[in-house]
Amino acid sequence: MKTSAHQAIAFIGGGNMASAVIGGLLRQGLPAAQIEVVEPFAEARDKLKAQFGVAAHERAGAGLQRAGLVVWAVKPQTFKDAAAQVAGHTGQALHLSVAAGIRSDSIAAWLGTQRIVRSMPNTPALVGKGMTALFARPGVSDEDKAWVEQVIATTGESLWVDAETDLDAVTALSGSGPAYVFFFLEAMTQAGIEMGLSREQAYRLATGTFAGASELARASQDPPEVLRQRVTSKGGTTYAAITSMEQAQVKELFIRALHAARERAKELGDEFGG
Ligand SMILES: NC(=O)C1=CN([C@@H]2O[C@H](COP(=O)(O)OP(=O)(O)OC[C@H]3O[C@@H](n4cnc5c(N)ncnc54)[C@H](OP(=O)(O)O)[C@@H]3O)[C@@H](O)[C@H]2O)C=CC1
Ligand SMILES: O=C(O)[C@@H]1CCC=N1
Repeated sequence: MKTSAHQAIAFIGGGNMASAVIGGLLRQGLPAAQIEVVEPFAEARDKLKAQFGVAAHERAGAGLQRAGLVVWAVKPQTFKDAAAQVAGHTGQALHLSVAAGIRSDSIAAWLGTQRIVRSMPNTPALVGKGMTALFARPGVSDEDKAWVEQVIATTGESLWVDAETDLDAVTALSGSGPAYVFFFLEAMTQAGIEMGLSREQAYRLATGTFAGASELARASQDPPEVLRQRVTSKGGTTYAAITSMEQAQVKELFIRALHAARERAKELGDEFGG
């Protein structure tokens, strides 16, 4: 991790995603003094100071000049306004956006630089198990790309996409994805309770099953349908459950839901990227 004074890292927006990345950086040994945050919400600033010991300012100031990397972790709806406030305060920094939908053309126009990497992380970054996709605007150097990889590695895994439009699909799949998993966890836990288990028992069984099945899928050479078939004994319980889901077209509905998420990512870019 680069730690020289001119390579400090600034975060614009100090909410959920900023906290996930800041937590990862500190765990990897970046000194808190190398990080500063611009966050207008006083309660969020207090939380950042208490949790991480980083400096948090209400608005952009001269301190941002020393940041080699500026991480944009504001909502898509507020990115343009935040850019207008911050643009004049950053030096020749590399910019990393985590915002859904907002295209690098818009960011380049707002900030007057081409040195931009867009990313789509997810909240498991909070526990170092994030999955992030990255897109570099043409002209971003290999050194800058390596730096971004190093920063994101503190929160989990990453991969690069060649087409910026792919980030909308990534947003629908892995950016929003933890919410789908939590949705299934809610359903499995509720079913367990309805069938007589305690909430604690049901939740522990459900979360352990997700974690174990994901590990198994990653360790296996076989595709998920084969792994599923191995669970599905002929005439058994899994068959009864999967048949019920197939009759209700759960898979088709689920796929449709992800398409809706991707459409929304595109809309966010159109609506708030102007
Ligand atoms: N949450 C998730 O799972 C993921 C989120 N993202 C993306 O990350 C970005 C941030 O999301 P998330 O962290 O969840 O959102 P949060 O609302 O938790 O954080 C955004 C923060 O930015 C602050 N803010 C608003 N205006 C400004 C400004 N002008 N300057 C500086 N800070 C400002 C907000 O303050 P206030 O509340 O006062 O407005 C808020 O605290 C979004 O663009 C989202 O698309 C990407 C992947 C996953
Ligand atoms: O729901 C959203 O818009 C953001 C982007 C991906 C996850 N959360």
